[in-house]
Amino acid sequence: MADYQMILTEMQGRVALIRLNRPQALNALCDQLMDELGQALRGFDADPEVAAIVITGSEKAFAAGADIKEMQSRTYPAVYLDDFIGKRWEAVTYVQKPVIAAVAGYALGGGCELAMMCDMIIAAENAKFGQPEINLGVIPGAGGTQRLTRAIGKAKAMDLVLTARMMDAAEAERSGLVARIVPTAEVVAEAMKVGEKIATLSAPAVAVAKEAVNRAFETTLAEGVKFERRAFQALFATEDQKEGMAAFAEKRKPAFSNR
Ligand SMILES: CC(C)(O)CC(=O)SCCNC(=O)CCNC(=O)[C@H](O)C(C)(C)COP(=O)(O)OP(=O)(O)OC[C@H]1O[C@@H](n2cnc3c(N)ncnc32)[C@H](O)[C@@H]1OP(=O)(O)O
Repeated sequence: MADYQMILTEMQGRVALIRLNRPQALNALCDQLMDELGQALRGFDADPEVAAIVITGSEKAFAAGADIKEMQSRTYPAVYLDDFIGKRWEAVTYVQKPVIAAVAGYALGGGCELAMMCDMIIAAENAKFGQPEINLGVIPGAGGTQRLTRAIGKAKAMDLVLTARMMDAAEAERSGLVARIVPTAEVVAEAMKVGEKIATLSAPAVAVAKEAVNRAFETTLAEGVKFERRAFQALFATEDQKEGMAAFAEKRKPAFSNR
């Protein structure tokens, strides 16, 4: 176990910033880093002062994938019994608050998969996305074949997964993988700005909105629309719905209480 923190965290207003901090290995996602990330995510999710979370890496690499050197000698029984990739990696998918990936440089293999587990990807102009696991004699193991295909469609997902080709930021935006592209030096600031905007809104409405959009990936259209309608109706039980609509009618800014 390395004797330094592999993630750094800070708060800016009500937005938590998590920076992957293993630059010498291009933020390769080893067990220690993923454990620290999971712990930070659970802490921020439970903290009522936090409205949104941003995950970023360095200018050169968001993350160059799972740590190949750490996993290369693992055996089938070990990875099976440890459910390797499963529990340790999925922490971000259990977070109720919005999680934004601010991606500069390489987001490869598990790095791309981690970004795709987030709710939104903001890409720097120098970002490069790919699932090059085929070069290593394996396939993506943290949702890459599934989330990438849902995000960019079968044709491009097959192209990336079968050939290990990388996609630049412009292609990733055209393909629907990323929400916005910004100059590389501004990617974290832009993601923090998105988080700050979210922090001004009603926390229950934000959480329900995130859940409803994510439901689109898990269910049929009919079930998803029914879920959305019930969730929409349920928000009429919040004080924030009364405040938001009163503020509109009275031509003033809403003051949400998150209740
Ligand atoms: C999660 C799963 C299940 O889906 C599995 C995976 O994620 S498997 C990993 C998929 N990712 C890759 O295959 C990418 C591997 N990295 C590269 O191809 C290159 O490093 C690069 C193209 C991203 C950058 O190349 P370059 O600029 O030439 O830098 P390097 O000298 O190659 O790297 C610097 C330093 O970082 C170490 N490194 C990079 N990636 C990893 C990694 N995934 N695991 C472990 N270590 C990594 C690299 O070995 C270098 O360290 P030193 O050898 O110099 O100590």
